[in-house]
Amino acid sequence: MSVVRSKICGITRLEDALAAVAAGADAIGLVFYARSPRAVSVQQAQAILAGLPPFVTTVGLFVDMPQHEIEAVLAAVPLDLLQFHGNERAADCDALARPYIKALRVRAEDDVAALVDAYPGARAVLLDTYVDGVPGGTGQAFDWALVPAVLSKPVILAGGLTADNVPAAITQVRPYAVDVSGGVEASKGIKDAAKVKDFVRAVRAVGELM
Ligand SMILES: O=C(O)c1ccccc1N[C@@H]1O[C@H](COP(=O)(O)O)[C@@H](O)[C@H]1O
Repeated sequence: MSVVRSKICGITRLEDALAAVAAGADAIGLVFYARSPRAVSVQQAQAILAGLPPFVTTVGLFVDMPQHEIEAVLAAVPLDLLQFHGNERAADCDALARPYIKALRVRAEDDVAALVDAYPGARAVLLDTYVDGVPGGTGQAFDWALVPAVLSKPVILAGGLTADNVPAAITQVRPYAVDVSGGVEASKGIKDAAKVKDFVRAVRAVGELM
């Protein structure tokens, strides 16, 4: 048996966060990227965190946000982990002196191992789909065969995952965790509690077989 963790990203409402927790998710993600349809304000984020039970990891997603703006968010919202989803270099990520995940968008021509090695300070890397001009949340899967079997950081697999395809994704990639946003939504920014439940259940079920 192998435990694969789940993160439900793009939460905008406390009720969706609680549905994710009830389903057994390990982490929730809040998007601090104004151009995303899942963006939350500081006030929304505070309300969500205030209503959460303990032992749920809260992750803040940022896309090329200046350091002082991230610091302002962190002063108001006690996030556990940062997720850098833009073109941040390692020095930019390290400058916050907080635990972080670096998202990397995978293309066939990339040396994925070298991309991962460029972020020695990251707690994990999140591998997502490359779509030109879109930093993430595309709802599209990538070719999981592009993920090397051995990488220097724990892998969080993302990109177009759903309850239907996540068993195959986990079986092929054997990630530390999986991350989903669009695949468990009723509409942009609004989660479907049944889809969230099915997703987490599917992740657990395949983990029990490994
Ligand atoms: O969700 C967004 O709108 C978003 C915007 C900018 C960067 C990343 C974003 N989301 C992250 O993208 C991946 C995959 O999402 P999906 O499951 O394919 O919809 C995931 O980590 C989201 O958190």
